[in-house]
Amino acid sequence: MFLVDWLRNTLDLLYLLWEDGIFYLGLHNYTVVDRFCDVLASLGLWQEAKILFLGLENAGKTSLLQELRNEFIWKSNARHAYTVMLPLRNYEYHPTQHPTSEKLSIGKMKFQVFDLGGQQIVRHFWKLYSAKVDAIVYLVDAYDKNRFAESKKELHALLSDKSLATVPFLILGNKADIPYAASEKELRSYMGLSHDFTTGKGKVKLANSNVRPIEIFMCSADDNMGYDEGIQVLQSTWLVSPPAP
Ligand SMILES: Nc1nc2c(ncn2[C@@H]2O[C@H](COP(=O)(O)OP(=O)(O)OP(=O)(O)O)[C@@H](O)[C@H]2O)c(=O)[nH]1
Ligand SMILES: [Mg+2]
Repeated sequence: MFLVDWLRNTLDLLYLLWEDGIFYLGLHNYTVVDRFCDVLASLGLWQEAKILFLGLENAGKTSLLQELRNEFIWKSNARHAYTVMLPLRNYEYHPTQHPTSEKLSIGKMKFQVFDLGGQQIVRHFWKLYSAKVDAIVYLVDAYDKNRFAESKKELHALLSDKSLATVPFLILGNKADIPYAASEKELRSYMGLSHDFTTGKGKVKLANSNVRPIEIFMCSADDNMGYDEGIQVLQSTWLVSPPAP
């Protein structure tokens, strides 16, 4: 019986996925999704949160969402830990031309995510979709230093938008896997996000305060890493209990 369970569980861990002309051989775990949810939970977002994924083109929004989606699809059956995604062919960059949205749910948490595309020509969608938004995940390509100024300009325009004044921001320095990508310290400096500007990675209690959470983490959608630092702290200090059903 033990052997049967062990075999079933092990087979559950492996999957082969064909998407956008790419074969993925996957070994699942809960890390990225769980951490993502932890971050969102730490921002006080529990039910049907509307989340925009924004940032310049090529920052990795669609890649990160794909990573999350794959795990969500799978997770309905899964009981295990550790994810390794092995794309059998490199993912080619296809700019997002039209806004896409989908509902993802996990445990008690449901959210609707919007991938709006980052090319100049589609950035007007950002404003159109920002009504009643619960959080913004803003991605920056940490390797593309030539574009930090432009990314900073767009980010600060969003941060100073009065209609988004209370909306939490999760800023992700993506592509941290590439050698010579900016470190968190460099990114903070380039993006004008001093420690005073962000909200302390859990060291400052924000629950029931009127302070809008703004946090920055380094991550890699490709390597399935990031979010680690500070998450535990965030959870223990920021966590807002989900409303009673
Ligand atoms: N090395 C590395 N490459 C990445 C990472 N995330 C995304 N990429 C690559 O960056 C390119 C752009 O990724 P996308 O996810 O399409 O970028 P996007 O932000 O959706 O771009 P737009 O749709 O134009 O706004 C692709 O070639 C990805 O494979 C990462 O974490 N590390
Ligand atoms: Mg895209």
